[in-house]
Amino acid sequence: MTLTVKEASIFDHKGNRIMTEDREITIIAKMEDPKIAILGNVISDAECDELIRLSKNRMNRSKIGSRHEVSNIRTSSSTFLPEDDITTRIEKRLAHIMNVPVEHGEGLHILNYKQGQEYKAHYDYFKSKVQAMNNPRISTLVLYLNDVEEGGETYFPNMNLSVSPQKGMGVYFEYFYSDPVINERTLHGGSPVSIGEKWAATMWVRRKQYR
Ligand SMILES: O=C(O)CCC(=O)C(=O)O
Ligand SMILES: [Fe+2]
Repeated sequence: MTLTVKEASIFDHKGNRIMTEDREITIIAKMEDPKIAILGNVISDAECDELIRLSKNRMNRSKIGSRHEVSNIRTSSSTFLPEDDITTRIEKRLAHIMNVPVEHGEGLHILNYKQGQEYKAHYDYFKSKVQAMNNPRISTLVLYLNDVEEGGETYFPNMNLSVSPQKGMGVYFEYFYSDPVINERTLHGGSPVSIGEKWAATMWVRRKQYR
């Protein structure tokens, strides 16, 4: 008999719903190894619009890696939003969904992809041993702030999975498995937007306090 030991997950929700302090989130789909969950009703239309409005004049060409380089891997523009009422409220809600203290989150990172822009397949966890040892990233929640006419899916090439952006929905995944092969399945990207534009917000979470 083979014994399969289930690895720990921090996404600890049963049933179809997650009740947070101020909103009821729906679990639309879920898979294991790695844990990936598609979530509905994460934020309201008004919150989406407000996050976009707050970001519009702050967007800069996205960078990658610890040396913050401009690269064709990631052609979007982005910004980290400062703390205010709305970001604090949403970060608190996301921390509840992700089952981590809010101080472990890196803050709301807003992304904008114009037509043709993309984020090629990548891992969210750190490659550098030092960073990975000190305070690794363990999970991600990508929120969609608008409906994209065509393209802009979040895709997981090793899982043959692709999530279409829809305003207010999100995709959660985690990657602190002891088996590196499972972590590598979280390879993902944002496919090029073919018609329209895409607004998204990413929350990356660390193992230990970050802020
Ligand atoms: O835009 C997307 O769908 C994915 C974004 C992403 O992978 C990230 O922000 O780390
Ligand atoms: Fe990512």
